[in-house]
Amino acid sequence: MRVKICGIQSMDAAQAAVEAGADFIGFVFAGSKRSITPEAAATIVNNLPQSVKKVGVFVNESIETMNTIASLVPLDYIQLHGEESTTVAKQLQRQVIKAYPVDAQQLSRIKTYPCDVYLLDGPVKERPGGNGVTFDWSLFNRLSIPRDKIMIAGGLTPANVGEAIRTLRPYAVDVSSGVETKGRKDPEKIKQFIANAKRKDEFHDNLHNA
Ligand SMILES: O=C(O)c1ccccc1N[C@@H]1O[C@H](COP(=O)(O)O)[C@@H](O)[C@H]1O
Repeated sequence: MRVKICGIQSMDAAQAAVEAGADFIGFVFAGSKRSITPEAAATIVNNLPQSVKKVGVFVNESIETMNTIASLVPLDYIQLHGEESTTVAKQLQRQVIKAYPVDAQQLSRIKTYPCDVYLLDGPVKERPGGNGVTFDWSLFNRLSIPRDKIMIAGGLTPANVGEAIRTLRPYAVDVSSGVETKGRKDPEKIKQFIANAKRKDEFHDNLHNA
């Protein structure tokens, strides 16, 4: 199972995630208590292995700004967490993760999009993302997007990530607030989250041996 740890703001948090086995590290370049400057993100990225994919999170940002920051940091993926059109996605110079809030009333908004990964997040609250709110997992089966490209987010924690994986069988899982203590990334929670997500349990063994 691939894991993304999002909202990284310090070298310590990035290193804790990498040492615990994170596959993706996310930086928020949008109005948020977790936002980071492109320069600070670049300093962190400079000290990380290339094998860990770097993701920039944007909300309704201009194409030019996203491509500029992607080159500067540099980023592997651009995560679109607003209402970006397909035209925007097609002009980005990186792989694209498109985030959708999963809401029973607006399921039809989640449709085929020119992206490499679909990120299913909790419903929008006061912020477009990073609210620590799970979506109704039972809605998952009503979606007609490619299963092998789905990353699950929204209110995941070390305690519920195993159940999310067994229930939804996604390509990857993503977390921000669930690995924080008092608003800061917590190395112990990061370690627990990744261990639980990657644990070879009965479900994974059965899947592997099928
Ligand atoms: O984390 C933020 O502050 C944020 C701000 C703007 C857009 C997205 C943001 N975070 C993303 O939200 C999801 C879920 O986070 P959580 O685990 O429920 O806290 C995750 O993809 C973050 O990348």
